[in-house]
Amino acid sequence: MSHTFRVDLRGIIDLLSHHLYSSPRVYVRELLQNAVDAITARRELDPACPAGVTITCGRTLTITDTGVGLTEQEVHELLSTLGRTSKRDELGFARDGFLGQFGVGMLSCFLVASSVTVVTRSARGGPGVRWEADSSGNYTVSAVDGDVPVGTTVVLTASRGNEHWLEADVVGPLVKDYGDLLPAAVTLDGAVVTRGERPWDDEDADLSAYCEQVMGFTPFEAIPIEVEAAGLTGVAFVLPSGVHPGTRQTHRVYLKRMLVGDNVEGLLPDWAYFVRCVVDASSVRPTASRESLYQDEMLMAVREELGEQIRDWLIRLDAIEPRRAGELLAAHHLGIKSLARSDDEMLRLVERWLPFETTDGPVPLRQFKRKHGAILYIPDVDEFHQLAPVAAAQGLGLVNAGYAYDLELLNRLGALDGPSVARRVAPSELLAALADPEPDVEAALRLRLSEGAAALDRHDCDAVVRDFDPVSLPALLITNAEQQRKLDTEQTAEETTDPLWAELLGQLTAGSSSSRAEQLVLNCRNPLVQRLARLTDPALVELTLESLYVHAVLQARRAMRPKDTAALNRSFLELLDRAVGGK
Ligand SMILES: Nc1ncnc2c1ncn2[C@@H]1O[C@H](COP(=O)(O)OP(=O)(O)OP(=O)(O)O)[C@@H](O)[C@H]1O
Repeated sequence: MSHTFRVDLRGIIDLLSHHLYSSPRVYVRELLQNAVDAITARRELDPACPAGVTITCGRTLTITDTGVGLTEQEVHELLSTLGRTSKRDELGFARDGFLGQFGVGMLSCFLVASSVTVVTRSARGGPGVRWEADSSGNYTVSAVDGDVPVGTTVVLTASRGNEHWLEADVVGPLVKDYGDLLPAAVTLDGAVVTRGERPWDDEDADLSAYCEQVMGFTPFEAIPIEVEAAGLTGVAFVLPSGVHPGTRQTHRVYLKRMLVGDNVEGLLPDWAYFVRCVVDASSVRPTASRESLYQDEMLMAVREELGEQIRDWLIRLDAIEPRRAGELLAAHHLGIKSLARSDDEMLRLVERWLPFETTDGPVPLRQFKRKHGAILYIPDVDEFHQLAPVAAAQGLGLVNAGYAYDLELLNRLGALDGPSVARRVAPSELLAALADPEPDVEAALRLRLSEGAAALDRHDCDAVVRDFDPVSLPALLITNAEQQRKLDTEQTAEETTDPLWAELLGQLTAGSSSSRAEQLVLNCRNPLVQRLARLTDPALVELTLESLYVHAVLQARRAMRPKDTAALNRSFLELLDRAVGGK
């Protein structure tokens, strides 16, 4: 014996309201959608038919359309059967030009209404029909006496506690939001509230003002965008000032001119976090709630294509209005830097316009290169800040490559233009920029250095004597990155128990010079260092050298290792002890 499923309408309404839709307000969208679809269907029969949707609010909400209407049989078949729709073809595919497709939209009326009445007359002929339904799933159908115009009127009576959803001050903004671009004029309580066309279709439209209206900011630029495969057109609005790259990048998306949402994500590549789009598409897929988009292949293709279009615009802007391109880069440098990591044209733009922190202050790399011949950089912010004043005083130009993406960009520049154009500064270059000391001071210091050698040996550090500004700085710590790497490898080789691996590491470190991982550069101009040269107590020499070393580590803001902390404690307490007359 066969049976037919029965449906508990209340259960389904509960499912929709609590698990599918984010808010009952979607009922407005579904009613508008049905009205516009009905007009589209009537146009197929009569292209010159009237196209209007009229809403009145109050204790009940009434929405009337001049659409195709329904016959009595269609009322049973389409309105009263869950999942039945006139908007799919015989094969079950969504019909082009129609917004609805699932046959459940009407149900959303019960999110706010206790009863729904439909009065309709079909454009295909027949008398007017009245359908009255309540939220428990009962409905009646009756003929309407008298003259009923072709089209449909839906009347909602609010359920208890939902009266506000039918009031004009709630419905008005919702109609404007969802239906602004719909191709039929929507009138609410006597006034047309929708614009009826996409602003970007009108060449003379003031898109800046439109952006201000719907997005709440005046854009730096409004870029027309289009992806044919997705039937997508729209505008990309560039934010006027910097936003945090982690800010959620959301867009206003319409699907067949009905709003999907103003918080839709995933339309642009991550680097374009400073752009907000308003688009209308016909072939991207909404999720079941119609409040966001499926992250499918089509959306990925759209994202890539829109990214290309924004990037091309930027390159064009640089060619036509270079100053504006500079302003834009300054405002949104992180996104553009991130793009430049894999895009050479963008890299050139960055090179030309983006100020980097340098010993000459903030200047673009190209300008820096023109002055210094090469871009010598330091890939660590703290190390740069320690060395910059010294380098600047000796006329050596350095670039801080310690911020996000900088190192990658400079490496890429080095790979494109050659290492002589952009490379990490070598310790020897830094030392070469510092003047040689007076021979007699140097000789005296050398003596002290040999007396106190143990202090620096403990830290695997060499001492060098130079003469440099600023005078107030007694010593400078230079890290030999390559040597540091070799030492790490050697240590791993010592610790490894795998002979094959140890041999391989041994080969890697073979032939390395004996120089150490760090160099302490003593400044002969500094009065403390000059007094060190005259010390006669070897224990005090050792203590002073270790103290200078720890001070230089702190100055460089290099991470403290356990033996550095131990040295800091030891030298501090010993100096204190001497200061209070212990020795
Ligand atoms: N205003 C109207 N004029 C004419 N027919 C209508 C109207 N409203 C609803 N219908 C008919 O009722 C059917 C069911 O409507 P419903 O809103 O439940 O689903 P849908 O619009 O087909 O799809 P979706 O669930 O995606 O909204 C529609 O397919 C349409 O044939």
